[in-house]
Amino acid sequence: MRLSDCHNIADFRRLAKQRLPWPVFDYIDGAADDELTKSRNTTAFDDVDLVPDVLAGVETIDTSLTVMGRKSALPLILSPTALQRVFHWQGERAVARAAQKFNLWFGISSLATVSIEEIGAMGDNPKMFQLYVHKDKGLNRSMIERCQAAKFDAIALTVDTIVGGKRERCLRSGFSSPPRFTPSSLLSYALKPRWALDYVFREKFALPNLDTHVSAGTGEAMSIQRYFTEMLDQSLDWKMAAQIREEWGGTFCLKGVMSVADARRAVEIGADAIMISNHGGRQLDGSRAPFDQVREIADAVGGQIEIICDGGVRRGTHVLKAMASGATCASGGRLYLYALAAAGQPGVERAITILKEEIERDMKLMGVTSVDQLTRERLRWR
Ligand SMILES: Cc1cc2nc3c(=O)[nH]c(=O)nc-3n(C[C@H](O)[C@H](O)[C@H](O)COP(=O)(O)O)c2cc1C
Repeated sequence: MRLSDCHNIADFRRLAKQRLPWPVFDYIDGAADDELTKSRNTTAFDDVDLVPDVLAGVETIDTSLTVMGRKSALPLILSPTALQRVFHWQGERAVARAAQKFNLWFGISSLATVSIEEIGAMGDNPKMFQLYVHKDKGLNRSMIERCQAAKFDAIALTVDTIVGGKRERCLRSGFSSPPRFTPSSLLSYALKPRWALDYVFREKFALPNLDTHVSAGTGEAMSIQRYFTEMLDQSLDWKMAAQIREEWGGTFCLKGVMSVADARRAVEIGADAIMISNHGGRQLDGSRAPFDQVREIADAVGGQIEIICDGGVRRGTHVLKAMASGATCASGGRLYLYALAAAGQPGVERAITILKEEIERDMKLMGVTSVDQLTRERLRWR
């Protein structure tokens, strides 16, 4: 299978599986416990049907919109994800360049393998920094100050990762960062020589110490396992979220809100946006799908805050369904991560092109010429 054989996100997943050592693939693809939530995040879209209008004159359509004060060419955000240079040596640079090319929001993780400053200096497409809250307040402050200096457009505070989820595939396949060399993991790397050679010769084994942000702030090398168990601040509450918003002073998004009550609180503390998200099913298994929660949250706070439906998106129709339900736009991680892992920047660009073409084609087939015409009258729940 090659890049030219990829015609949808599921194809990129297959190619990534073919090219990655299994511990690395399982880190991307895996989720918490029985992975029920991960699978529901996508199948939730199947419970709703689109009702098209015809004869609508769709020769020219406009897929663009304004999200969190910045223009985006598509109603799709590239959600922040950790450790991208482990998946492909081009890592965040490839995803950021692709986002720049298509003029999309790019989210960089607290656990990125490229610096805030480097991403900040790349292009003028909108960029958000995803913040985890650490016990070390100095580290939080330094990340916020670096984002201010690098002129990031928004901070997304992740609130669903108060403890790490139990990702059983990772426990079984032994994913760790930096990699631990066991007979089984060595075999998995040896069986994927292209990945292994890139990792050894291009990365020189040097990357995954969280050295870009976390260790730069603490002066201490850190494994991802230790990071989740020792560094995150479990006392994080609404008061602290409000303080972080104040400290940042710019566009502020809460990532991981799932309930109406929390969406209302997000409005109260002055957040500009929420990402309805369960972290791609990687945290609380059994959590509802983001798409299932869009309607009630939009009914409660729509118009007061922007609502991003994050997770499970694999098709253009998923984006349209999320928007017609009441979301401002959609976002996702694996939709570009499989492509990054499979083929670097050309992979990410092809994945975005496929989703862009699906969104455009499906809007035309729905008889809508702009995204604000996507309303609930266009949907029927089964
Ligand atoms: C491999 C991987 C790493 C992730 N790392 C982070 C992270 O560092 N911070 C964060 O807030 N979310 C992280 N996420 C969650 C994504 O931002 C997003 O919420 C999730 O991918 C949405 O689900 P989807 O993959 O089905 O689109 C990660 C997701 C994946 C798959």
